[in-house]
Amino acid sequence: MTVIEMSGVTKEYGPVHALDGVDLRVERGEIVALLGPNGAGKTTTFELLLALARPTRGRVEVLGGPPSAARGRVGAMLQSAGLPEQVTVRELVRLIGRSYPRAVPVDEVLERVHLDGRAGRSVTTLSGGERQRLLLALALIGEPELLLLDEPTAAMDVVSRRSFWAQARTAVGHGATVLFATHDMTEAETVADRILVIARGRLLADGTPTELVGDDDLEEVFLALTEELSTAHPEGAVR
Ligand SMILES: Nc1ncnc2c1ncn2[C@@H]1O[C@H](COP(=O)(O)OP(=O)(O)OP(=O)(O)O)[C@@H](O)[C@H]1O
Repeated sequence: MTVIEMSGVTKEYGPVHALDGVDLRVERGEIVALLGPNGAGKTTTFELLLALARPTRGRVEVLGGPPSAARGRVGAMLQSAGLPEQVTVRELVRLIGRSYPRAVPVDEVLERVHLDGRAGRSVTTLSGGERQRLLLALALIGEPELLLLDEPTAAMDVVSRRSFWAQARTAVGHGATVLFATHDMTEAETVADRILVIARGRLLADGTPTELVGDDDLEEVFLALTEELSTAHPEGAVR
């Protein structure tokens, strides 16, 4: 089953083409990395998939229909996510869980992200990595069929990063599909079944880590692809 389908998608903000004719598909159960430099269009892709923005042109489908109809079946961690103060971890997870028809029990979701020992703590006292795991718990609480993670491990050390992906994999074991954005080549290569390289709003490559890298190094492949685009289109995504 196709979980994400984008065809001919362009998103313009005035003269800026945040996305420029993007075609992509993600199938059920895949873990897909979206790799791209700053301003490539990664966050814009998530915003379109979450119905937080509409494409200027083209078609976006999530779980077989318009993104707005899929909202309750999608869990997300966005870079812009803020957390309220004055609440405990347990209170916040319980509160968000109430908006889903089939929420995972609070203690179970906290255990899944290894925050069971922090349930009674105020969210303001969490470390950067714990905060990210709390955001993952909030993304998982509705037992989503699709997880959209925008640079979810940006603030994490190696140990937290590994444990984070172990949790995300458990979620996939429950049937979910994952699309995540990252700047980290090693993370893309080790975590993802498939890597999409995006720059200046265009999809430059789509393949398994082995298909993309071969005997080369992913960083070299990535730099070659993005430099090729800069040479071909020095004006960038601004028209
Ligand atoms: N609301 C907006 N108004 C105007 N321009 C925007 C808006 N949102 C995004 N853009 C522009 O669209 C382009 C793509 O931005 P986007 O945030 O999708 O990139 P990104 O790949 O997520 O970057 P980063 O890795 O830095 O987070 C950038 O040039 C950005 O400045």
